[in-house]
Parts: sequence; C-alpha cells; structure tokens
Amino acid sequence: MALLPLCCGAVTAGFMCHLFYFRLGEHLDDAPKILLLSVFSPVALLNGLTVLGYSIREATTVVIVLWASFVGGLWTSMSVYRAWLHRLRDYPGPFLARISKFWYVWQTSDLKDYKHIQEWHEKYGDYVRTGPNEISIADPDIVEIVHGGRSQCTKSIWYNIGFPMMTLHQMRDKKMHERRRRAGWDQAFNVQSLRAYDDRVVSCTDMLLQQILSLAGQSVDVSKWMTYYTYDVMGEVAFSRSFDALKTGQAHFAIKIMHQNLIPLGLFQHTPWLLHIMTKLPAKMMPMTKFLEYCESCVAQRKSVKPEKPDVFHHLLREPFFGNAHDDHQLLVGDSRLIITAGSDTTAAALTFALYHLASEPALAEQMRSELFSNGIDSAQVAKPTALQHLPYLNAVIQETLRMHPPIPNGVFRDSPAQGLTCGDRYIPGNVTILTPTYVIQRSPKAYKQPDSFIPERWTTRPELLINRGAFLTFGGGASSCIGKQLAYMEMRTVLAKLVLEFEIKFDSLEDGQALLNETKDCFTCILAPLHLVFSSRKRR
Ligand code: HEM
Repeated sequence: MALLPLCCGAVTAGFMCHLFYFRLGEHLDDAPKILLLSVFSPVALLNGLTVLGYSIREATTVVIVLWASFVGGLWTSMSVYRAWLHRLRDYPGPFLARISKFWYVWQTSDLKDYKHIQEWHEKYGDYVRTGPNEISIADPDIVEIVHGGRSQCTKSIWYNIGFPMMTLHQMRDKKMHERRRRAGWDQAFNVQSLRAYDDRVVSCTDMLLQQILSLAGQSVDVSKWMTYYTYDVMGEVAFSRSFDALKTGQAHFAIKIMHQNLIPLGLFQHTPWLLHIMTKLPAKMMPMTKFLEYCESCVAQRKSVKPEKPDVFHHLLREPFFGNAHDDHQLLVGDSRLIITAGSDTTAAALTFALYHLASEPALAEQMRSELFSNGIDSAQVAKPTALQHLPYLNAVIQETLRMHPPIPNGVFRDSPAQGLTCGDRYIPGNVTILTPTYVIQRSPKAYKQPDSFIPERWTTRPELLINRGAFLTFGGGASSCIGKQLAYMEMRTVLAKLVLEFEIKFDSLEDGQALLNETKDCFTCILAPLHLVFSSRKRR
C-alpha cells in the first residue's frame, strides 16, 4: 500500500480537526467520546484492513503510520497556532504554558499553585499567559473589571468540574445562578438566619475551648483543631448534625475523604476535561463517591427530621428549584457537598493563619485583649457574637489575615465577554480565560503599601497603607461572591476573641510557622500543614 498519500491525508485531517473543531468552543462533554474514539478507531481500522486481506504486519504498519500522522498533524497545528498565532501571543509567560495546560499541571504538581503564579508574575509582570487560552492578571484594577457588579465576564469551564453533579457554585448561567441564590440560599444567610446560628457557633467554640484547655501547656496542632471546629460548625449550621470531630478529637471520615479528594482535584482542576473523563469511571473507582454517599446520607437524614431551630437546609428544602423530585434531590446533594467544602477548610485556614500571627507577635493578642476589656467584653460576653461585630482591632486582625493568606489563594477563573475587555491600556481578547490570582493581587505594591508586612492598622488608623481597597478579593466579588462571608467572620471573631481572653498563645519550642507558610497545599481550598502552638491559661497566672 502506498503510504505517502495516506500519510499526507492523515496529517491534513489532523490539521482540520484542530482548526475546525478543537480550536472552536468547549468540548468538555465530548471528552469521554473522544477518548473512546482515539482508542477504538485504530483497533477498528486494524480489523478492517485484515478483513480486506492485509497481513497483520502490513495492517499494523498502516495503522501506526496513519495514527502518528494524524496526531502529528493535530499537535503541529495546535502548537504552531497556540505559540505564534493565538490572540494571546503577545502576552509574556513561560513558553510551554502557551502550548499545553499539561505544562501548568506539571509545574504545579507540588500543589503550590499560588506560589508559582507569584514567581511568574515577578518574572513576567502583571499579565502572564498561563495556558493556551488563559491569562493571569495581577493588576489590582482587574478586580472590579472582572468581578464587579457590572462585569460581563462569565464563569469559565473550570466550573464544570464535578459534572453531572450540580451545585449553586457551579451554575455558569447567570440567570440560573441568580434564581438559585434567591431560592433558599439568600434566606439561609440573611441577618435574621445568621442570628439563629449564633448558639451553634458559640457551643462549638466552647467545645473547642474545653479541648484546648485540656491541652493547656502542651503542643497543639491548631491546623487540625481549627479544621475540626469549622467542620463541626458547618454540620450543625447546615444540617443540625455534628461531625463530632471536636468531641472525639478525631477527624470524621467525611473530613478524611474530603481531604483525600482535594489532592486529585488540586492536581487536575486545570485540565477539567480529564476530570470529566474520570466521572465516567465506575462509581467504585471514583474517589469522590464515598464523600457523595455521605452527602446523600446527610440530605436523607435531614429530610427526615425537624430541628428546633432553622438551619441552612430548612431554607433550601422549602424552595424546590427544578420542580422535579429527582433533580431537586441531586441539587441538594451537590449543595450539601458545596456547603461542607466551601465553609470548612476556608474558615479553618483563616483561623490558623490568624493564630500564626498572634503567636509570632504577642503584642497583637495584647492589643486585642485590651480592646475587648475596654468594651466590657469578657469570656461570657463573647457568647453573643454580635458584641464582637464592631470591634475595630479584632476585625482588622482578621481582615489583614485574610489579605495576606486568602484561603482560596490561587483565585477563580472567568471568561472575558465575546467583545473582549480593557484594563488600563491593555486589551484582553474575547472568550479568553482570566485568572485573578488573589494571593498575588493582595500582596501587590500597587494595592497595598508594605504588602508583605502584617499591619492590621491599615484597616483602622493607617488607611494611607491602602492604595486600592477594591483589590480585596478573598471572598470573590459580584453576584457569585461568598454567601457565607458573614458566617465565616462570626466564627473567626468568636474563636479568636475567646482564645486571646483565655490563653497566652506561643509557638511550640520546635515550631516557627515555616511549615504552615511553605508546605500548605493549594487544592483550590487549602490542606493546611501543621502548626504547633502552646496555649497557657491566663486564669492560672
Ligand atoms: C474565610 C472563609 C471563606 C472564604 C475565604 C470564602 C471564599 C469564597 C470565595 C472566593 C467564593 C467565590 C468562589 C467563586 O467565585 O468561584 C466563595 C463562594 C461561596 N462560599 Fe465562601 N468562603 C468562606 C467561607 C464560607 C462559609 C462559612 C460558607 C458557608 C456555607 C461559604 C459558602 C460559600 C458558597 C455557598 C459559595 C458559592 C456562592 C455562589 O456561587 O453564589 N463560604 N467563597
């Protein structure tokens, strides 16, 4: 058989495939079919050729040559286009990042994405091309443009991770998302509902205090205990059901599974099509299955009880969304996963980093104490979270922690509108994915003076240290911003106020906080490295 014409045909087909299919639009749903096609079409061709009378050797040679030519054509077309012809070609960045997202996955396989993004911004400037069709923008002015109320940007394909499971967070259609927020979610987090959660937050905080008191003078891994605390709060607030992590001093199996799942998510979140293929694996092979089964059980159990006080599910269950029982149930399972994951590891990270700063600089805790005392607040008063709402210094310590250590450090992805957008004198073409890297933006000298120093006063008495207030992106922005923000603040204020009133907080003798700062894993939310602190009761002094 004459191989040359076949070869040329296959190369051309590879080019066409890229130019008229892969280059245009999103193909996430097709990913499993494409994988199957690429495995089975060579086998079918081999079979066909042997049926036509070719020897196995000849047929295998033809198939290999055709396949290699097709893939070669496809990749050559993709690489040339992405490297030199793409609309983002003039934006600087690591060369291989422009060819394939696998390069990014490889570079960030240590799960320190935000640190790598920071290095690239230091090297290439505020605009860095981080993928074939993706740009990371660290200019603080981008925050309002991409996340502001009038932004025309949309959620990127990243939000399809986990499909077909649907959650409020994953809804990319703006109208649908807005409708879902109004159907239960807004009511579940309005001021009145938050007041109904006060008691549960306080009782979890008391349990945390008791456990820390029982460990007074010993080394306490606060990363672990803050995680137990925030998971217990979310269980209580969302489903009136505790994870009992504080009581047992053990990670509930849901916490363990969640953290195991975060690793593959952290690794492959940037190639959503690969994660989408994984969702087609048999349920038993899927790492997320056990966690979803747990979420399913939470929903089923919650439907069968009527708690004394309303919880988040009280509001969600009252508002059917799709109007058919199956889809509504599935949405509730998805949303229960969302509540647990969005509300727990995030707040735990914020609390742990705040405690790191309190242990590093005892003067911070001293100032917080004197503010609490001068407002007549002792430990019993903290039982009313509202009493802490307006304390400037306590809130400034929290705000500064959230600025320097955003619990979703790498930030979120949006697609530019079809007509593109401008930021200063820069034009970003349409339908391009934009990463707004929260950690980098919140340490930008264009937004904050002395950005790498922990100075709570920038939020109170030294506003001259704030250059661009709008650069604060820790809770996202616009219609999709964090709905649990006030609950998170309530938890942080209550725990930090109680801890500084009850204890002196110091590093364990072998601790310097470097593990927390450098070994924490960025998997969208964080898996915290240990932080060992010693709490000494102030009452015994
Ligand atoms: C310090 C703690 C927290 C931080 C830093 C944080 C951060 C964020 C961010 C950045 C987003 C936007 C994500 C995006 O645009 O893709 C978000 C969304 C969300 N957060 Fe939080 N969060 C925290 C605590 C909580 C808590 C306690 C809850 C309670 C359940 C919660 C529930 C949610 C939900 C449901 C969404 C999705 C909102 C939507 O899509 O409309 N978060 N959070």
